[in-house]
Amino acid sequence: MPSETGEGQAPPILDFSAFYGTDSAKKQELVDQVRECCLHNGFFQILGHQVPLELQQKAMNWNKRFFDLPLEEKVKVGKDTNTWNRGYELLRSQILEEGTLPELKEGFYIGDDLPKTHPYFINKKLNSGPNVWPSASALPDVDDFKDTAQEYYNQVVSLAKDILKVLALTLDLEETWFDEFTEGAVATMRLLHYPSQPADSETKLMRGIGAHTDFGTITLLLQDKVSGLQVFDYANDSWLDVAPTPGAFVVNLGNLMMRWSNDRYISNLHRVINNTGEERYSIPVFFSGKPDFMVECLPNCKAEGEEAKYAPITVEQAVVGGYQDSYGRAEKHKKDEAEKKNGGYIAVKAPEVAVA
Ligand SMILES: O=C(O)CCC(=O)C(=O)O
Ligand SMILES: [Fe+2]
Repeated sequence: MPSETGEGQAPPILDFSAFYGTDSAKKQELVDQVRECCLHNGFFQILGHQVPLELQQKAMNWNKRFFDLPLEEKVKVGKDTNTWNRGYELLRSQILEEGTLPELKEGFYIGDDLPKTHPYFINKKLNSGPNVWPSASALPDVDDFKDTAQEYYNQVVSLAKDILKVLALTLDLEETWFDEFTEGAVATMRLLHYPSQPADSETKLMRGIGAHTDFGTITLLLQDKVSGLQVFDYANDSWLDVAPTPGAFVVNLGNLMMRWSNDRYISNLHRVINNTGEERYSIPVFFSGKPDFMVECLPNCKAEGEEAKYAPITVEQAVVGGYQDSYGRAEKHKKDEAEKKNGGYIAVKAPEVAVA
């Protein structure tokens, strides 16, 4: 284990520029570092990628500006106005960690802007359809919001594909191994706003986002300047802070990659608690993959004679299954709340599906 990933350390910051360079020793070093992280806790951070800092900052500014809109404007583009996972999600809509309070975050979901004539939309493929945007009367420069968000989305999805090339190399596969899976891939981005948590007696049960693992293949997260993200460290039974680093993406593997690698690679627990006294903003992009792609134990992920732990499954089935688990938990909470005579807080409408 390199020193940066030693016990009790937050995810190391790797220099991804080696992937684009011509120095094969440096590229191999990057591949080895990424492999180490995948085996350890599935988390690393990268600098030296090709997404311009200015675009990251513009996207983050739009994140703030969107959530600054009056609530009545945000609910006009509510996530409940469509079935393909686009638009605004109210504060306290999700519970990803059993037994905690509804989460103190609001979100806005954006994806590939597919027209209603697209086969993915027609066939109701995973989270596929047109984006929704506030009206020009609510936000006169909404076109800049659209352009910025879509450009940012495209660039991060392209970076995710490059990271998958490195992941292929970590498994001694051809760099192009994931190409078929990444072509026509579905990815979802969400703008997130975490108000600062009030310092009251319930804070120990309050979460910006409860402890969870992500459902998809890989997640690329941009943090603003305010901390709050923590990764669970099983070795020390403690939470590690992921301090925001300007320009860096936090990359983590999701449950689909863990399953695909026969549990060789880790999809790790993480959460957000924002008790900084400041508003926190972040932008995760969840890369799922081509919905119909069949995920079946990757080469080099089981020893000779070892059985694959999981049956083949499509990307869509795997990701939707993840939602359903969270949905069940939120439903249970809603039921428990309804049964509670003197609940200490107001029961909330459970989300349609919980996305992480
Ligand atoms: O906002 C963050 O820092 C983390 C968000 C996250 O884990 C998620 O949306 O799945
Ligand atoms: Fe997450």
